[in-house]
Amino acid sequence: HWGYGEENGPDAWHKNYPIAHGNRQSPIDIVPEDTVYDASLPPIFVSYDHCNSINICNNGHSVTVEFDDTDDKTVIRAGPLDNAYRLKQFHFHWGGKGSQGSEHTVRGKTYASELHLVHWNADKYKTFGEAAAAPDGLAVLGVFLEIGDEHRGLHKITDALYMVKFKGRVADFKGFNPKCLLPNSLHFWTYPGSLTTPPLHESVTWIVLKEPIIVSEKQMGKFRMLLFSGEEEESRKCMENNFRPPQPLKGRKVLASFD
Ligand SMILES: COc1cc(C[n+]2ccc3cc(OS(N)(=O)=O)ccc3c2)cc(OC)c1OC
Ligand SMILES: [Zn+2]
Repeated sequence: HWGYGEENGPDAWHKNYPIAHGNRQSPIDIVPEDTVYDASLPPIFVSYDHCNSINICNNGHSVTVEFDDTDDKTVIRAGPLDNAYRLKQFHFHWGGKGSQGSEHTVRGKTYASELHLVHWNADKYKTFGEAAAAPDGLAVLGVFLEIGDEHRGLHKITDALYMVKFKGRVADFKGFNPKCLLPNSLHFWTYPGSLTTPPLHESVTWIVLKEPIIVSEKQMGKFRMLLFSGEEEESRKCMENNFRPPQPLKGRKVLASFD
């Protein structure tokens, strides 16, 4: 099964998922001076007010918080999007001790972690799975996490991680609103890309926020107490470095919402 180890890591994914060598793979290295400022790009509109998280889960690759996506309560719209995209889940990618960890990089700079808020085009498709296979099916909002002071909003998440230490664990996690995880500025870069884990579908409109949020090393350390492995497995591997490195741009244009 795919993972982030020597044998089953990102360089091996193409064997079972040949699209890994496709023309719109993610993540990418964002080079600000090569991006195109598009003054006609409206700001993104995040309406997470009637937000209701359901549970928190360790799926063996990351820790995800799932949402009830049965109606248009929690959506993002505008920006590069032609429809309202419904929040399905969010999750994180992070590194080992204070090193790399983000998936997207900015002129080669890596951040300690990257938050992905995964949304699907419920105006055009009936289910997440159907949307995940369509070129305009998904929109993922990426937020960089930088080490500094502790982040008050992140506490609720890091305090719940002990409940999902092992792969396959799910725990109730109601009433969390991810709006508190967004930075002050919604200035973004956007480009056509893919899921960054198998099945690597090329169905994602990426919206990467320029401004990182600041979290403490102590908070990041709690993510590293999670395990890739299940409770019954004898090999206990800390969940860390669960990021895919940048992929070839292959002629894609990256638009900037700010000058
Ligand atoms: C709920 O149904 C699905 C869940 C999932 C779970 N899933 C798998 C991989 C993912 C990779 C993601 O990549 S990322 N890191 O770019 O955000 C985001 C959400 C994901 C969600 C995948 C599916 O098909 C692709 C599903 O439809 C059958
Ligand atoms: Zn992700």
